[in-house]
Formats: sequence, structure tokens, C-alpha cells
Amino acid sequence: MTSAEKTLWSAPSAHRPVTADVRVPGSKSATNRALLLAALGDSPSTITGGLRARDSVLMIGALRALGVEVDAGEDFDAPVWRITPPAQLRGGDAGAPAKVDVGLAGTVMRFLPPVAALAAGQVYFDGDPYARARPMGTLLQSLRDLGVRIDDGDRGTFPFLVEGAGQVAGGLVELDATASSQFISALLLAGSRYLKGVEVRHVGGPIPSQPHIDMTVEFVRAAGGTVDASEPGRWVVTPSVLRGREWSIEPDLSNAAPFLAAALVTGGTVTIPDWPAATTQAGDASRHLLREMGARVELTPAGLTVSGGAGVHGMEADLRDVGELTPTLAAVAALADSPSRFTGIGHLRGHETDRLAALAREINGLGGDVVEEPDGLLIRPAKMHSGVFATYDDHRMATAGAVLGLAVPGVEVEDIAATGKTLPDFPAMWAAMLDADGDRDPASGAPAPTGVHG
Ligand SMILES: O=C(O)C1=C[C@@H](OP(=O)(O)O)[C@@H](O)[C@H](O)C1
Ligand SMILES: C=C(OP(=O)(O)O)C(=O)O
Repeated sequence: MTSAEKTLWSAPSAHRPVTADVRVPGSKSATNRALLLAALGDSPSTITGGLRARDSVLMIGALRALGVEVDAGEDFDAPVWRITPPAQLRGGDAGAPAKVDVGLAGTVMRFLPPVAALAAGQVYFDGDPYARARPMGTLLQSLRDLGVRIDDGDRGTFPFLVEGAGQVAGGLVELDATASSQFISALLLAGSRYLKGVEVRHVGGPIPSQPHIDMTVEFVRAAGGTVDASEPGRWVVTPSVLRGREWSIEPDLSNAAPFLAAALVTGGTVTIPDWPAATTQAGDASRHLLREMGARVELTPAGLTVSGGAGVHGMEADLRDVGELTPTLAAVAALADSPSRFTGIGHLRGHETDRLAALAREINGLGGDVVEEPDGLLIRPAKMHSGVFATYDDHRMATAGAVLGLAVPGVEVEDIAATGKTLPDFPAMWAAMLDADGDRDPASGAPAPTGVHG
């Protein structure tokens, strides 16, 4: 679709402070790890609260292509999903391989090839056109180093064919994961099933998204695997049986960020119910980052409550661990009363789009003042105006545009449907958040019982 053909969504302005409870769906990262580990288990597993969005549907499609039974209801809407792994993951015959569509999902494009290597037969991988621009070559080379045969026509990207041999030797592999933590997670998730397990050593600069690696280690251990992560930059997964189990998925804290940002930029209050007291999700960092930008933040058994009203301030922050939050924070920073500098996020150039370039171009297109730096963004206060905010198939660009639209009248977000990558029904959730305070009982100020439920 050319950009001229993409639909425009008029981002609603906030005419008053938002006051809402917003229930966000399950974590993409947790759902796709649980699905994958369930597929590698020795018996069926269940998943409660799994995310039903493009990235998880792609993961389910990929696992089914390898012979895994996933019962998730008619439209992935069953409250509990049941995953039954086959005795042997299957590929296809020569000339008729099993087919995996990775879409634009990092968790599918990185986590599935190490699993396909365990299948008996060929598995063909392809995805959206832009998937070819995302870093992939390092992972393919690592798999070859571990004994896997891959035919990628020397492209180092899609499309490629994994020659599943039913087993993988495994052992030691050195790789540079500065472009994506998902290279490491991918090998750790499948490594328990390799004959020698896997020892992953990172050689290179600082690794991004450390909480996501911590989540991987936590999930592999929860499935019965053994991971030694005691030495920085080195992980050892011992060969072991992974167990079927019951997984319960936390709400997606990174997807909560735009709603929390709405509280800050409108001077309102938003509560996200079921915010975990302890978690490996990167999005948990919203709590201290939004506080630094001027929010009041309170974590109670009812959830996380963020309130604005004391201004929106810029901040200096190293976002290497929490790159996913950058688009939301950049939108808030563009509305702040002082400059912000975000560093440690050069790897965002390899996300759904080059997020540093896209944020600078689109915020500046609305009159903002963003300078793209080699490792991050410098964002200064500026008077912003109406205009089109392009999103480049990037769900987090789309939600960033929505945050800007709360305060800048006349923002038209291109292709709001891109949010469906990880957050179904975003426009309805956003509208409900904006309407929710209108439902309040004017006498008591108490929220209406319905609130907003995603
Ligand atoms: O493992 C995961 O679930 C993810 C890891 C991170 O990837 P990078 O390390 O490539 O940033 C993160 O940005 C992505 O949204 C999800
Ligand atoms: C980088 C992201 O996604 P992916 O899992 O496709 O890498 C993201 O969701 O911000």
C-alpha cells in the first residue's frame, strides 16, 4: 500500500483531563515465549490471558505449521488456550516445505528458526517486505555454528529455508547481539532441546533490552529448563526436558505506556489494573520514567495509577534496556517544557522501522524539534501544529501519534491499524479512555463501574 492509499485516523484531542481505568491485553513478549516453550514441552500446556494480536497469531500459525496443536477458540478468543506439542516437530518434504510467515514480528522471525531446526524436514521462512530490513544474519550464522543447515542464498535474510534434521548438535556459539537481544533469547528458548544444550557468549558492545533476556531466562526455568546466567554476557542452557505447564500472562506493560502518557499530558489520572508487583517486563520502567517527566505514580494492589497536573518535563535517560518505550516517551518529550535527550537506542533503527529517523521526521513534520543522534534523540520544546503523522507499519509509531494528538489539535495518524501488531482494538480503547470521565457520577466523582476494558 502506498502512503497515499493509507487511511488517516483523526487523533482525538483531550478537551479535559482523562480519568480512566484501562485494562490492557496480555504481553506480546510473554505470550510468544509461553507459546514457544509450550510447543517444545513434553506434554500439553495451557495459556491464560494470552494476547490475541497479529504477532501472537503469527506465532500460533508458525507453530501449527510445525505440527503443534493450538486450540485457542474460534477467533483466538478462548479464555484459556491449549497447546499440544507433537512427538516430533515436522517440516515438509523437499519441494513442499512447511511454511512460516513471520510478518514483521521480531519474536517470530528470531525465535522460530532455532525451533524449525528441530523439525524433521524443511521449513521455509518469509515475512512482510520490511522484515528483510530487520537484523537477521547474526542469528542465521549462529544456527549454522550450532550445526543447522540453512539456505538463504547468501542474503542473510528472508526468504530462507531451514533444513530441519530432527535434532541439533548445539554447543558453544559466540555472537554479537548489539543489534537485538532477541538473537540471544532465540537460542536460549530452544537450547534445552539441543543435544549439547547451548552456551551463548556475547562479543561486542552493550546488549539492548536486558529485561527481555531476563524474561527469557525466567520463562525457560519456569518450563523446567536449566539456565546459568551468572556471568555477564554468557548464558549456558543444559540439555533437558521442558515440561508442559499452565502459563498465566501479565498485561502488556509496554502497551500500557501510551495510556499512562495520556494521564500525564492531559493532567488526568489513568489506572492500569493488574500491574504486577514484580516483573521482567521492560514496560515496568514507565513507573520511574513518567515520574521523572512530572507524573505522580502509585503502585497499589488495584494497579498502577499515573496522574499528571504538575506539568510535563523533559529528561535525560538511557533507554537501552527499555527501547520499546521510546516512541511514547518521545511523544511526551515533544510536549514537555524542557529538553530531553534519550540515549542507548541505536538498535531502534532495526525495529519495525528505523524508529529514530521516523520519530524525528514525523514529530518535526508537526512543528516539533527533534534531532536524530547516532545513538538516540534530542527533543526540544516547540510549538506544534496539525498535520499527518506517518507510522511505517509500526504499532508504537501509531500510538505515539495518538499521544501527540491529545494535545495538538488536528493530528491525522496514518494507518492506525498498525496498532493491531500487538494491541487489538486500540482506537476503541483510546476513545473509551477519553469518554470514561464523562461517565463519572458528577456528585461523587466516582468512576462508572464499566471503566475501559480492552
Ligand atoms: O524478546 C522480546 O520479546 C523483545 C525484545 C526487544 O527486542 P530488541 O532487543 O531487538 O530491541 C523488544 O524491543 C521487542 O519489542 C520484544
Ligand atoms: C521492537 C518491537 O517488536 P518486535 O518484537 O517485532 O521486535 C516492539 O514491539 O517495540
